[in-house]
Amino acid sequence: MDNGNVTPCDLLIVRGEVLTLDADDRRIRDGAVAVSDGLVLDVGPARELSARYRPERVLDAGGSVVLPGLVNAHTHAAMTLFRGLADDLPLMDWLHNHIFPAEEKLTEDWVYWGTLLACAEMILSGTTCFCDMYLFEHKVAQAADEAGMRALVGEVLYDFPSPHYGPLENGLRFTEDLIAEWKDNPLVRIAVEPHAPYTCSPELIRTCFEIAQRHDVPMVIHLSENEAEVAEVVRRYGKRPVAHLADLGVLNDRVIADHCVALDENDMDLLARHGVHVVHNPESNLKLTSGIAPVPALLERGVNVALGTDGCASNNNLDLFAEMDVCAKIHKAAASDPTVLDARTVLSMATVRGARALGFGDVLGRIEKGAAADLIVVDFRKPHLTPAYDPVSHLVYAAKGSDVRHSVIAGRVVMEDRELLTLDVEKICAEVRAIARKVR
Ligand SMILES: CSC[C@H]1O[C@@H](n2cnc3c(O)ncnc32)[C@H](O)[C@@H]1O
Ligand SMILES: [Zn+2]
Repeated sequence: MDNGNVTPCDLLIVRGEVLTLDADDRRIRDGAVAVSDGLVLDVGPARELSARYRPERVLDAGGSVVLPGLVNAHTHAAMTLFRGLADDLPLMDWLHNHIFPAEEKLTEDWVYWGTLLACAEMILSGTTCFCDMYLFEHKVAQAADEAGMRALVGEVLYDFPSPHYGPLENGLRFTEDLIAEWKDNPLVRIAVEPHAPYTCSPELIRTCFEIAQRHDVPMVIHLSENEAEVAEVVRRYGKRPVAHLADLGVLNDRVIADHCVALDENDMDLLARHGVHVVHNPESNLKLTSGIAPVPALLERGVNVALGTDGCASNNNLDLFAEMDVCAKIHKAAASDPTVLDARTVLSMATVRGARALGFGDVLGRIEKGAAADLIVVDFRKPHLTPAYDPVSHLVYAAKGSDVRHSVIAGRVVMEDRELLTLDVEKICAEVRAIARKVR
């Protein structure tokens, strides 16, 4: 407190309707959030906080809703480069005959520009934190850091030589070097990321898990994405993919399993028993006709299910608002039950559950004193958001990414009135267009 009982702060977001999404789940009309040193200092009625704090900067949120930033818990950011390159194909055809050949040309420069483009698209649509798996991940880490985004990133590891690091031993060494290099970064963290049980030997998956345990970092893996994967893993190992990993001893609460579409009852029990986090990617699963993940059954068992877009080549965007809408609706249709996956549950998948999966659960996903100041402001002064009885309903069923007005990550304003403050979007688009000419 200074002399006049007024406390200085870095930022005050005022006049918005604040959804705290914390244990109290408060909805503060004409609310405010005070931010200092990257953290939420206070949240409450705007009149009280305006009297209590002297901010260096004010963000107006009039007519808007303030909520925790969205978490894209599974993507391949640089695949923005391949958006629309190969559509309307099943997973294995898409991957082996179109995406893998295009990726043979990948360079670190391409990954850098493709990831910057993804960061621009994510910030513009309300995502403040993402989990990435791809190649040349040092450039993904660099791009996320430059964009001012929070991220968990990791180099993809598989049995065959990679277009980035060549033989696998180099990839394992590269991952450990990345972990050391980014250890003290406040925004970017590193994970160990074996691609999938059908591209990684049991020895490789065990080695990845051992590295993740030793460095106390997450392990990310594609798991049971479709029935073809299950059949292949059963053919090779005599077990379904989840049971295969359980028998390898590599399932626990540091594991983030992407997709988990083709699951039986035993698979779901195993995921729940071992505390594995599941990331659901409904749009990608629909587009590649992988199927519909049994999300309601996983949630019933207490599994933490987060939401992701997957890469842009199988979605084809990074807009989590669109993903929430599809997520809420497909499960109602699949269950013939409109009460399944209500809007609040789906919003939690895109916020606090995503944060928990990525290991940021202690600081992200809610607006309360001491939480990280990762916040978005969504403009409700739009015809398609009028009237607004319930903001959570609109966020899931009516809002679009383009309704996001401001974005703050770790207390830094990265977008104000839809202007990106950390990225030169014209230059990024020009660079990506030039790369696309070579992809073709
Ligand atoms: C993800 S980096 C490694 C490798 O995986 C490919 N990939 C992209 N999307 C998927 C998916 O949905 N399932 C499996 N593999 C995928 C990507 O193109 C990279 O080559
Ligand atoms: Zn994926």
